Formats: sequence, C-alpha cells, structure tokens
Amino acid sequence: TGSTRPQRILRAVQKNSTRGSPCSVVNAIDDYCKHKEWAMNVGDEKGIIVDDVVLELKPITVLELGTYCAYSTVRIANLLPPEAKLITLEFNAESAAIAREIITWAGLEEKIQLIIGASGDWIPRLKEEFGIETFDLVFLDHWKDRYLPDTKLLEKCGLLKPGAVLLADNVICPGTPDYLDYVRNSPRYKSKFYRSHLEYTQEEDGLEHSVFLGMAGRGAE
Ligand SMILES: CCNc1ncnc2c1ncn2[C@@H]1O[C@H](/C=C/CNC(=O)c2cc(-c3ccc(F)cc3)cc(O)c2O)[C@@H](O)[C@H]1O
Ligand SMILES: [Mg+2]
Repeated sequence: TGSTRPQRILRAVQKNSTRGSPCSVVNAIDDYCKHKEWAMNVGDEKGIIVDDVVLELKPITVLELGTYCAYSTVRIANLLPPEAKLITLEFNAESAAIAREIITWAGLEEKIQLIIGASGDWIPRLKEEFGIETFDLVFLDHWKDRYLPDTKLLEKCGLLKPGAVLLADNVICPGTPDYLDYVRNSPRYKSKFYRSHLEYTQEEDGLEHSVFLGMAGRGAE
C-alpha cells in the first residue's frame, strides 16, 4: 500500500527542514506543494496575510478548526507571544498523527494543543476541559459547510469576546457562501475581505477577517 499525501508531506519536512525551526518547516511544505504535489495548506501567499493578522492582533488564545498537516498551525504558533496557546481540532486520526509529528519536529509542542475530534463535539467542551475563557483568534479552515454552524456554536458557548477575530480561509475557492453572508450582514461582526489566490495556484481566493462585536443589538433576537 502506497503512502498518503500527509505522509509524503511529513517526509518532505524531515528531509528538507531543520528540527526546531518553524520557518524552515513552513518553507519545506510550501516547496513540496509548489513543485511536487499540491495540498490544501493555506500556503505562502495567503500565509503572509495570516502572519500580518497574527502580528497585529497578538492573540493569547487561538483556536484552529481543521489541522490537516499543521502547516497553518506551525505558521501561526511561531508568531505568537511566549505565553500564548493554540488549540487545533482535527477529526481524522491519520492527519492528526502526521500533524503531531510536524508540530513536534518544529519544536512547538509546548504552544500547541492538538485535539483529535470533531469541532461540533469539542467546541462545547473547551471551557470546561481546557479552562478556556474566550478565544482572541479563530482560524477556520475545515469543511467549508461547517464554518457557519461552528461560528454560531462558538457564539452560543460564549467563546468569543468583543474584539475577537474570525479569520476564514477559502471564502472564494472552494467558497463558503452561507458563512460570508452571515458575517457580512450580521450586526455581530465587522467583516472585511482580503483578496488573494488559492494556495500554489493563480485561482482567485481570499480570507475573510471578521471582528466579533458582541451579542447585543438587532442580532440579539
Ligand atoms: C465535521 C466538521 N468538523 C471538523 N472538526 C475537525 N476537523 C475537521 C472537521 N471538518 C474537517 N476537518 C479536518 O480538516 C481538514 C479539512 C479541510 C477542508 N479544506 C478544504 O476542503 C480545502 C479545499 C481546497 C481546495 C480548493 C480547490 C480545489 F480544486 C480543491 C481543494 C483548498 C483549501 O485551502 C481547503 O482548506 C481535514 O484534515 C479534515 O479531517
Ligand atoms: Mg484552506
């Protein structure tokens, strides 16, 4: 039986990056996915936008939905302040196993808590089981039809405080129309679109940056 794409990505990381160097891990994955085999990492072009958002916001608690091979996990965690923590949810055990190896190789296991499970099951448990008050930043990059239900679940569970940022990948390609409609029209969010391209291609894509304003106002019904 052949290898899986995540296994090939891990091998590329171990071959072409330096242990303990998150930057070299990110570069190794980008090189592999640019020249050998496309994969659904946020990538280097959109990645620069993610970097800018993280450096500007200086989040202390971060949630990522959809770890996959931990490309964005490593990219974001590398830029966090020393005391910050990132929780990432991944429900595919094979992907999670590869992600854990890549996180450890990058030397970021202290900053990152990888949970194997579905966002819908785990979001309601994060306060209780991980002592989370609220998230400063949520990076959405899992199944595209789950962005909206999981955003509403985060609201319901009181995991967002005014000023919290939702940063959503792929709002153009593959697209997340119901999520975009919600964050752009709800009084609970101030939303803006960062135009870019689908990772490693010339296709149109972009990130939606939405600041949570609180549950008050018309949306309180
Ligand atoms: C059930 C929902 N809850 C979830 N909870 C935890 N983990 C979840 C969940 N959903 C999905 N996942 C995991 O996130 C990952 C899924 C990500 C989905 N991403 C995409 O489909 C995606 C797809 C493309 C894309 C774009 C153009 C194409 F032609 C082909 C693909 C580009 C991207 O940047 C993408 O992010 C997997 O590892 C999956 O196991
Ligand atoms: Mg994506």
